[in-house]
Amino acid sequence: MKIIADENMPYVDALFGDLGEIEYVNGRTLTPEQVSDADVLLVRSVTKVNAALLDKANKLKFVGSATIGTDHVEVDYLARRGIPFTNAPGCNATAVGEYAFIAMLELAQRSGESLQGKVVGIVGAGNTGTAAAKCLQAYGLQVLLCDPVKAEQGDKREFVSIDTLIAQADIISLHVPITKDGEHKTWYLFDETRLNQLKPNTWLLNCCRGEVIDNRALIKFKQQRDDVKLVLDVWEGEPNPMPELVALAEFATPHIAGYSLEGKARGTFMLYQKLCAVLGLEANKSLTSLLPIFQFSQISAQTELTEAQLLTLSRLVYDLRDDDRKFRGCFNTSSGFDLMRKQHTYRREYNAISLTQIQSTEQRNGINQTMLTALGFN
Ligand SMILES: NC(=O)c1ccc[n+]([C@@H]2O[C@H](COP(=O)([O-])OP(=O)(O)OC[C@H]3O[C@@H](n4cnc5c(N)ncnc54)[C@H](O)[C@@H]3O)[C@@H](O)[C@H]2O)c1
Ligand SMILES: O=C(O)[C@H](O)[C@H](O)COP(=O)(O)O
Repeated sequence: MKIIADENMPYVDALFGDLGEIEYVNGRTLTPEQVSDADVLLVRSVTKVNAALLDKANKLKFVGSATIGTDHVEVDYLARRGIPFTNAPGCNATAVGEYAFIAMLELAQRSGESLQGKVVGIVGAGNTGTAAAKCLQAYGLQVLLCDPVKAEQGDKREFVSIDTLIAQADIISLHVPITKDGEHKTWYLFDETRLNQLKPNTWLLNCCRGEVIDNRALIKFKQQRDDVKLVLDVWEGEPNPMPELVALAEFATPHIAGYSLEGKARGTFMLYQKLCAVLGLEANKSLTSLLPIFQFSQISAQTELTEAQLLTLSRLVYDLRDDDRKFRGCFNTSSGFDLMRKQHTYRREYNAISLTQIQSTEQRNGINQTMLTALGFN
């Protein structure tokens, strides 16, 4: 069996090595010829999976995308051809949630404010939005959720309209899929009009898809509104973001909000499980055995923590400042954006750290073990 896999998908050898011969490819430049004799195709978000790519792939039995988003895949085409397809919903939700939370801690420290007391609006309350809300609520913040689709589907959580969210939130974090049609389409959800409605000093984070914000309108807006702070992980025109916009963002990264080792491993593992099911095989490999040991896996804290100390702890699993610095140095070079993504193999999730021995001898109203466990630490 011939398995074609994106070279940036980790753990493919360990999980798929027994199932067939693996050929690694550059997902962004994949051609119809390269996939013409494939039995299995494993992609990431940079590969357009459509008739143009697959019409000659007559042996194809399975397509998997180790992503939550499916905007790069023509699922109707695969269904018409009877080719089983799976994506990996939820695989990187914790990573995106923690990215958003850590970015907020970083912004708070950089602007000399406390994150405590802020109201955070989450647009899109699916896997990643809910994961972000979980961290924020664990930290005691008020969270407003906007998700008209979930509301219509009968989700029992409390939702607000996008207008209410914009009017009330100090921080807005975007977690919607990119959709171009329908009542709730998200293409340019934040256009010039919406941007102009942002409250003074709003922090705006985009960890979903670049085109959810009109990037040109955002440049114009931000040039007049220095009070607004931006954290941008996704961009219109990837892998070539607009340099003016990178310069205007407080933190800028190359679409790696979901790139914890745990998130990547979960994504590949979900495809492995699904392919085994399609082939009628037992999926007998284990996910945890894939992950390397983390050098800070055991930490003792002697007192409750301050917000600054929580940020120090968070930087052990993910130092956003490093990625921001690296990104500014490389995004404008040929392949810089993609190379940084390819080499991104160092980030962990909170649950890689076991925190022990928080001994509160006095009540300090700081960050205690209960809060840290709710945030995701072991
Ligand atoms: N930056 C990254 O590394 C990264 C990682 C994971 C996901 N993503 C992107 O983030 C998107 C969201 O991921 P997810 O796992 O949370 O997906 P999800 O499908 O679980 O959740 C998306 C939510 O958005 C809601 N929604 C749709 N249209 C909306 C609208 N107009 N207003 C408000 N809510 C709306 C949906 O009802 C759904 O609940 C993905 O589609 C993907 O494009 C990016
Ligand atoms: O949709 C997703 O799951 C994310 O955008 C994903 O993390 C993108 O990463 P890629 O597939 O491009 O490696």
